[in-house]
Amino acid sequence: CVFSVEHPAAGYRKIFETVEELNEPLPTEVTGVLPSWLSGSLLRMGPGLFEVGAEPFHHLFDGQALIHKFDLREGHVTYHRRYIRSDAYVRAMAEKRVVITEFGTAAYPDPCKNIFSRFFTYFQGIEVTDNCLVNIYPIGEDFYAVTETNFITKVDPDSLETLKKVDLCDYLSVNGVTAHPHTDADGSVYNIGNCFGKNMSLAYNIIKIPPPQKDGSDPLKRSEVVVQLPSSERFKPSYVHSFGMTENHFVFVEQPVKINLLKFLSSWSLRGTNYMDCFESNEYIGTWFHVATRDPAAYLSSHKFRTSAFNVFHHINAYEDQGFIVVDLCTWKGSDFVYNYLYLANMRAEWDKVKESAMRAPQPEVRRYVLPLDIYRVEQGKNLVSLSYTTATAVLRSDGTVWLEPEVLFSGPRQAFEFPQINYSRCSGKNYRYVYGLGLNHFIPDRIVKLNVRTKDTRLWQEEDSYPSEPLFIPTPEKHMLTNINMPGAERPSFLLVLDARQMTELARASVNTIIPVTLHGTYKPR
Ligand SMILES: CCC[C@@H](CCO)COc1cccc([C@H](O)CCN)c1
Ligand SMILES: [Fe+2]
Repeated sequence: CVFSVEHPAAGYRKIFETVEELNEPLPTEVTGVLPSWLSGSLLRMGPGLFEVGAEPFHHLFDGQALIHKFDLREGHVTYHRRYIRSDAYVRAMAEKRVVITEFGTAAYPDPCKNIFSRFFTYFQGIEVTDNCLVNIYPIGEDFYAVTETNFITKVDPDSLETLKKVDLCDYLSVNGVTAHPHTDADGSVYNIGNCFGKNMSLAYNIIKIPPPQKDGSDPLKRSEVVVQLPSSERFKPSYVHSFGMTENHFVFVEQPVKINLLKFLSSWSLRGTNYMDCFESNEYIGTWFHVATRDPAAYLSSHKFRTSAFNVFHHINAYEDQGFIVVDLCTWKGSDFVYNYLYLANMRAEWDKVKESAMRAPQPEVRRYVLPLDIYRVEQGKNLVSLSYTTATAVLRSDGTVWLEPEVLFSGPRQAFEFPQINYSRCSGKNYRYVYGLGLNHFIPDRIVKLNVRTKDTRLWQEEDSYPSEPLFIPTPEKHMLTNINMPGAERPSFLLVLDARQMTELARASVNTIIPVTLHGTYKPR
């Protein structure tokens, strides 16, 4: 199917504009047949406030966190949204300026202070942001809105009220954790985060938050670091966005986009420094794969997997088969940081500029890597992968490292298959067949794609001047549903789209008379 749809009218600009929160849920107009048994809440996070007074936010990940909820019940749908009352938001509203430095926007010292106290604010550690615009997920009975720092925010999934700011440093030695945890069948939540440690013991810590206990105690109180993975560069750990987990292993892909700790941990330079200023690309190191066993949790230091440089944000799935770990990823070729192309000015540019910018960016590709677990007693130079159904290779080299080459599952020029979602409860960590994704056309979300990872067949849902969000898969007894929010251009309101996940055909849509700004990730809470 041809992808290169054009967007000359630049309708996508509308999803990067500030909106107001709602005081109570809006009704929606449902067309088509919404199955009566589809009952629950679609919860999603994204930026909603793109400037404070005259001070604009510059990056896609700076806008103040807005939580969205589509409530589905007996064929009816309502839509609600509220700003999260994070410290970043509350203090910005109180002072009518950007108070907390965000991912790509530095806050400036309080202009009301005198020159000396302003000068010294540059020498205090920066206040880490709690702007939880990235995802929302359950930990036990509680729901948390998150970014990737050490602050996570407990929210009420019905009223969308902000309940409590939680500092993970009170429970774990991590500087932050990803917005993409894994949840086990027993309800345990696993995650990975940078640990800049005391004696600069630089590493990546994999943490486990155990399932809730009958005594109702907070699972966070019983959380622990289960295994530590070494950083390939002593003072420059990689940026980590997600990781893989199979039945018996953790998989961490260490990308060549590094955090310069001397910049990040110092009191930030005199000029207003933000998080984006602390990243740098290592052009020589390539990409390393690390594997650890889960139980007992132990790092496999002898398994040194190497391959050429790519950015990776979203793991699709990983599973074990005949002594191999199969790892499916959404990659972007090269070591140039993809987030450099996600400034709001780029996302709001007119279409020709958007295309020009994407020409220079790393190219997206869905890839399958296969990691042999048994790398002993084999001769060097021979492909160790003996799985019949993949062309991915792994070759032991004279220095003891294993060089990986992928099988490409999907590739299109500046057409990314991103924000991948699977039937998680059924397929995560297991051999699977389908993955659903958001199609980025020169970074602009303009289609939903279903990919069969075994045949590489794709099915598409696309509509003119419609800008979808990440599709979420809803496993249900009768049918497998796929729901996502579409934000078409201003001339038509936004709508929730309910697709039949088999045929990718529309079952129903619930339209609402307001624009819904871009959302990043979310979760479905069955009733
Ligand atoms: C120098 C990078 C530090 C790491 C945290 C430490 O492990 C990332 O920090 C942020 C800070 C603000 C917003 C974000 C967003 O979550 C990004 C996009 N998902 C990440
Ligand atoms: Fe993500």
